[in-house]
Amino acid sequence: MNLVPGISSGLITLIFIGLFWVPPLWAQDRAWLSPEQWDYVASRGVVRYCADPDWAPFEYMDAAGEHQGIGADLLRLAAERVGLTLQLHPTPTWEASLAASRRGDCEFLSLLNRTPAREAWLHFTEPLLIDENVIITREDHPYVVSLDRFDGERLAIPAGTAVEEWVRRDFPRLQLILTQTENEAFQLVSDRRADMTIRSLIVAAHTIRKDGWFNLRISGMQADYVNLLRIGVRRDDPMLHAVLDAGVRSISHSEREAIINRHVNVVRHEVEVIEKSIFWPLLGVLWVVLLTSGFWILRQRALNRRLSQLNLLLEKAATTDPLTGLNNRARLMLCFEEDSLRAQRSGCPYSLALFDIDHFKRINDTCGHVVGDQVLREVAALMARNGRGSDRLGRWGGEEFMLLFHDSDIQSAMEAAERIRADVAAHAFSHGGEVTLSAGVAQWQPGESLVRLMERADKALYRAKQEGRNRACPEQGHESGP
Ligand SMILES: Nc1nc2c(ncn2[C@@H]2O[C@H](COP(=O)(O)OP(=O)(O)OP(=O)(O)O)[C@@H](O)[C@H]2O)c(=O)[nH]1
Repeated sequence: MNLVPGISSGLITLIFIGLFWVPPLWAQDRAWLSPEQWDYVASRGVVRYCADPDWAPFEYMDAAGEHQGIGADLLRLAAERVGLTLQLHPTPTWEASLAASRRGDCEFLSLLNRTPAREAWLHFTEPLLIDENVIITREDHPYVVSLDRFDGERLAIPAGTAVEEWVRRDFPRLQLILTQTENEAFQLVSDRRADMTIRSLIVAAHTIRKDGWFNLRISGMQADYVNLLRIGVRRDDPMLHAVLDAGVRSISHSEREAIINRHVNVVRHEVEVIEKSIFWPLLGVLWVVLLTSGFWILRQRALNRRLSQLNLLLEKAATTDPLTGLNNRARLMLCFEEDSLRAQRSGCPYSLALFDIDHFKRINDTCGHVVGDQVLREVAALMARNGRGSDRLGRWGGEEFMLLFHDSDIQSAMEAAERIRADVAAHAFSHGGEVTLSAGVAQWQPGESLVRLMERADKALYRAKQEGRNRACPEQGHESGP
């Protein structure tokens, strides 16, 4: 065999791979923005923005006046992806930041919830950060599956927050104790003057560790109470909004998690350093003091064990539905963000199915909530055994489940939904009764948000209910499907 032709054909192969492999990688980076948007970025000078100077660990100003925190790091990453140069317009308070944004002193606000009042002058990006609100109790309190079950329990909560509004609306039977600060709410629960509080998962993790509330724990979460924190861009610059939105969409789920973990874990190391500095001087004194230091070591170990448990619990609580063990709503939202970005790049179809248990209220009313919970767990297990490994399954809330299908158009998503429906209908449930599901299926359109996609799936689900339940219906325009 001739060696030279072998080498030259190898070289040709390498050049071929180089030509066809490198450009797509380069093109991928550029793909965040359209050519028109890149031109805008190139001609755009420094962009001024305002932030909350005192909202750790989300965002805050450090001693040097630098913008720090989870939101600050996510914003820097988004801006870097789309080539924007940012400059903080410093303000003393959050109210001052809002006022500066209204006046036009800064072009956007870095991290805030969307509200109708703010929409008057701001245009919001997709969420930069999604954070659940969790229920915090003392360690000896049982896990909380739903606040529905409580009558007269004392809930401590900072006054004027969105959560206060939601709880007043949804759980009027709870007894509210309003506090001035986050810490006061934790103190009341710790001292048994309140039974529970509801706070943001990330702020709770930060505060519990920083201030050492080691007799408190996260006992559950309220599925609908989610903070969707976004960038708010002044409405007079729509191109800046589009560019920042592309930057936000470019951040993957794992990049977000890494940034969150970096900030929540910093506090843990500080605790260890402080405890060690107390421990070593104690070694040099009398035996009584040695005993004391022994006690300190044991206490230190117990605290660290508790911190590790808390870490694990937080990680699980952030992504899992406590009743069924499936992905929770926040996790499904992040999965959608990541999957739709991938589908946008690959051009592969992507679909969603919403499932709802038929007449579930009757099961609760006739057999009780414990049986109702068991039915939810059995349905979840049946759905999990039918899904493909690449699909994302979760509990959206109540008796509603969601499945996100990779590389699937509406026909194949309908087939999968129908398979699950038939499996559930044929299953012998442990309570002895019949359980059926209705489903609505819709195919994602490039650029579409989860809210829009769900609207179409929800309409199809409504049709499935109207047409007699125990069936899967495709979105409008695909009725003649499989
Ligand atoms: N056991 C239990 N019940 C729940 C849970 N979450 C929501 N529910 C109940 O689910 C029921 C939902 O009832 P509806 O929305 O009226 O719907 P449905 O009875 O399924 O009727 P259709 O959807 O029209 O077929 C309510 O009674 C809720 O209290 C839960 O975690 N456990």
